[in-house]
Amino acid sequence: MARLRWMTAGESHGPSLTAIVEGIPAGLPLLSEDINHDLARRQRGYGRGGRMKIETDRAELTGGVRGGETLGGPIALRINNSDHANWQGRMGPDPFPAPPEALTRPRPGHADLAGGLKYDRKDLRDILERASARETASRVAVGAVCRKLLSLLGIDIFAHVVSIGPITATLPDLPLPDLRARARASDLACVDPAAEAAMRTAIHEASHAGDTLGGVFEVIATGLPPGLGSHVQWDRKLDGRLAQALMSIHAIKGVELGLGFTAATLRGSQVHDPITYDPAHHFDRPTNRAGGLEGGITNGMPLLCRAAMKPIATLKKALPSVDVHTKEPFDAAHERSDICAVSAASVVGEAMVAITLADALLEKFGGDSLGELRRNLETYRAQLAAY
Ligand SMILES: Cc1cc2nc3c(=O)[nH]c(=O)nc-3n(C[C@H](O)[C@H](O)[C@H](O)COP(=O)(O)O)c2cc1C
Ligand SMILES: C=C(O[C@@H]1CC(C(=O)O)=C[C@@H](OP(=O)(O)O)[C@H]1O)C(=O)O
Repeated sequence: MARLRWMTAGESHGPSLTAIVEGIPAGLPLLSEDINHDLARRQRGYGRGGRMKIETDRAELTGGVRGGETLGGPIALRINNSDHANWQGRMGPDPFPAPPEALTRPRPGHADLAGGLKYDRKDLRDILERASARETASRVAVGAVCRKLLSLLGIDIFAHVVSIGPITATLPDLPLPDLRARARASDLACVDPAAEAAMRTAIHEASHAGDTLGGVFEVIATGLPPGLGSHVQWDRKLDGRLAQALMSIHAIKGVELGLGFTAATLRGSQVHDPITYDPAHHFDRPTNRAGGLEGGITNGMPLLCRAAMKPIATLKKALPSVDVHTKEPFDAAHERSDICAVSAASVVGEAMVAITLADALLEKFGGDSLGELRRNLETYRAQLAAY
């Protein structure tokens, strides 16, 4: 049973984005700065389009927080769309003074045509406004609240970009804090400087060719107790919940946990993690090929999730498409667009993992206040130590 409920609303060029999250215990210290830091990281990345120069995303907490601490009720927040000022007469809830020009040329790979058919909208802007990944700013804000809760319980999450197009980074053998510092210092959230340089070149070349690029990012979570999620019912399995959370991010087309697809190419002895025991470290694993999950339950090892993002759908050198009004072939409409947004998506991935883990943690340990949650977790840790 999900303990955390959350929802977002708002269009890409509407006045603002809104998010509500319910289930965060009372007494969590929370400032809008805790959220703004992650919002700024989501805006970074070589290959992003002109929109990111217009926006400076900041969260305004409008409910559920008093004097810098959560109250236990729903937390509401708002993020302004600065670009809305440039869309007067074309966006917003009130009737328009004059009908705006309809967008009738669907872009292959975006939600335009599928959404237009489903919702019976002839101006495809009615679809793309909500389909836009602008919505991921709200997710990152909700994720930042969850991340704050998790961090106070010793759980840490970070993401890095593994590949852009054909360029793959090598993960240096460094402790996690050093990897995080490298990812944070990199404009592409990449921990391998040589690969990052090649990624920039690949993005630059794709842009010049009127094309776009995707890639893969990895999210790592440490400090998780064993026992989050459950094997007993399909919708309680944490692997399934993480996959859904990551797959729901715009343009994500594949999710791997641990070895993922590679596991299918190897023998069992090369895939499964031996179990060891010593009184000091208790149960341990010399390897973590399962990525911290067995049976849909965390096993105490770091969680390793990867997500594959397809190339951006809006191409300068547009693919063939058909005008939904005239039914004539047209080159798909090109508006301003990102060329590559994998590093931004990696920040969204962190948020989705944080939300899923906070939900699983609250489900297991409950608690209406941070103190109660903490006590419940400590009691459980004592139970594990005595096992
Ligand atoms: C951070 C981020 C930025 C994105 N920027 C763009 C963009 O500028 N142009 C575009 O066509 N698609 C962009 N996308 C992808 C589209 O939102 C996505 O392809 C579209 O909503 C259709 O959904 P689907 O690809 O999951 O089927 C972006 C995705 C993410 C995660
Ligand atoms: C606005 C954001 O991303 C947008 C996602 C997006 C899409 O089609 O998904 C299209 C672009 O929007 P615009 O047409 O306004 O340039 C991106 O900029 C954002 O990430 O905050």
